[in-house]
Amino acid sequence: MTKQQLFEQIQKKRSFLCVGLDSTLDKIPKHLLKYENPILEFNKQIIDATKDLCVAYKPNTAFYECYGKKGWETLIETWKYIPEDIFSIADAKRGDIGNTSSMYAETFFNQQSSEMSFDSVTVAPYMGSDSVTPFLRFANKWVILLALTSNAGHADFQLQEIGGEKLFEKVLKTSQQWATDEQMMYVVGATRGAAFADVRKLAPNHFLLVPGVGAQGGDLHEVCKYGLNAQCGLLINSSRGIIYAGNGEDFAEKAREEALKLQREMEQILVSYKLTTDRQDKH
Ligand SMILES: O=C(O)c1cc(=O)[nH]c(=O)n1[C@@H]1O[C@H](COP(=O)(O)O)[C@@H](O)[C@H]1O
Repeated sequence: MTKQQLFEQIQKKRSFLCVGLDSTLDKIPKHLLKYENPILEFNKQIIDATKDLCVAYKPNTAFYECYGKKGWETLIETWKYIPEDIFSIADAKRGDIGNTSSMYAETFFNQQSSEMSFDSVTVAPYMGSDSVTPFLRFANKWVILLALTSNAGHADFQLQEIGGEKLFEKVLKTSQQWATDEQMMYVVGATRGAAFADVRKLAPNHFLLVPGVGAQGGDLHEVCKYGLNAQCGLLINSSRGIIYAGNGEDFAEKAREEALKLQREMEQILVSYKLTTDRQDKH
């Protein structure tokens, strides 16, 4: 999916919501445990209930890898179930020496060998250019590079100054020599608030993947105030806040309600920033 196509989806759906599929056996509703593959059933029902309200899905691979062979199969089947016009993110946070990164890229992008072809993968920048560029060899695929993360430990390295600039600023600057904003996005945590202004000084046109709304307490309006750009430029992720909104037979409806709350807020924001037109037929 191109940047323009992603923006068109945002305008069409009046949403820049990404639903995180961080599904685990101990958190999904008990009545699903009778299914042959409970997590796949859960994911399918969540996708069915939210697909008109979001523009991206982000399974975090940790939640699948932990179940071994069956987990990997669930990841593949979940990817297959994500509608083609919805941006898919393999949240794997990979990055290694070049030949190993190439194999990671094959894993998430080459459907012929791995049975999956996500639109994007999250990558850690720490090992530098040759750990990231192998992911960029695939046409129409995206690298989502960690810049300023949502967790408390972000300060340990990302805020440290080297030669007068913070490490995350260096990541934003240097990585722009590897790829354009048509192939690279950055992760910036929703909990970083006003720091979005600093990010936008260095990366005004890039899309930012923004996790941390919902369970981690990030503020959507604060993020938008500093982070929106002319093509929206934000994918706001919520995982637990949506998928575990309910725990009974009606879990998918509850998930939809939470997604709808966010979509409505996003619609208002898009209209007020003139990124889409107002309309009469509200949900
Ligand atoms: O790359 C990510 O998606 C990510 C980066 C970050 O800085 N913080 C962060 O929470 N994430 C991921 O985003 C999701 C957040 O989940 P919730 O807190 O349940 O909404 C998890 O899959 C995290 O691994």
